[in-house]
Amino acid sequence: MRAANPLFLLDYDGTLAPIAPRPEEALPHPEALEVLKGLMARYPLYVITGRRVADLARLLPLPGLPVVGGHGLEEGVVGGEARPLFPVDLAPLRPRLPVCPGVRVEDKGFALALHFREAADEAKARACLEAWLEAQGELLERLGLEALPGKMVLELKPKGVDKGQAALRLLRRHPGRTPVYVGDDLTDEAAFRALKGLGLTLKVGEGPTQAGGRLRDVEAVLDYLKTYLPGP
Ligand SMILES: O=P(O)(O)OC[C@H]1O[C@H](O[C@H]2O[C@H](CO)[C@@H](O)[C@H](O)[C@H]2O)[C@H](O)[C@@H](O)[C@@H]1O
Repeated sequence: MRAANPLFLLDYDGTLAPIAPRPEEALPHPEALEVLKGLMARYPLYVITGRRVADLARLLPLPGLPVVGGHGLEEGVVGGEARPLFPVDLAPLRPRLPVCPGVRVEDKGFALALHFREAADEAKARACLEAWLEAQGELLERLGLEALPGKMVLELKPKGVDKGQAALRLLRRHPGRTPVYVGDDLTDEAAFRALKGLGLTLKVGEGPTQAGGRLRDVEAVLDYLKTYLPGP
């Protein structure tokens, strides 16, 4: 499956970089930088990630690479400033963060990611987080926050902002282009749903999905993207 006039919308973790135990260890596939450079020179391309734009500047040091961060909460380019798109105040929540065994908090400023990949007992960590969510329900509601599940993570972020909305916003910016959205996580499902009938959507890895097609792993993502580049 190839689009004739593509607009690339690519997730980062699990798509351009294999999943790693800790967020800071998730380095891009060795071919990712070259492939992205080649695509950027020919087509519009955005990385749509749950991470901060600033994180991507470290992981994908390609000046001018457009990035939508925080599942749609901010936008920027590598080497430039990130522009927040939705106001959020997490300050009242910070003194009440969960204390659960094996849970690590990633504070992104506009969202909090509660990671439990390193928990010795996953079920216990999940139960502890669920109980905490229940206890903080009123505060989360007052702050306009919701919990978004991802791979071994629960993210607290402003309600109603998702990658589907972000993908449609970008598509409007590039009329006549066919979106090619590639992602691996639950958080990419909003984009798969939003782009139904509008372009190509590819899920990386196993699991139920609303995407139209599937790629086995990060290696297969790079092989697929290379089909849009001139041969060696
Ligand atoms: O939208 P993405 O680019 O897929 O980002 C989603 C989240 O990715 C990061 O967490 C995930 O990847 C980590 C590294 O492989 C892994 O350790 C963790 O279990 C995953 O949930 C990142 O830390 C989050 O901020 C992103 O929202």
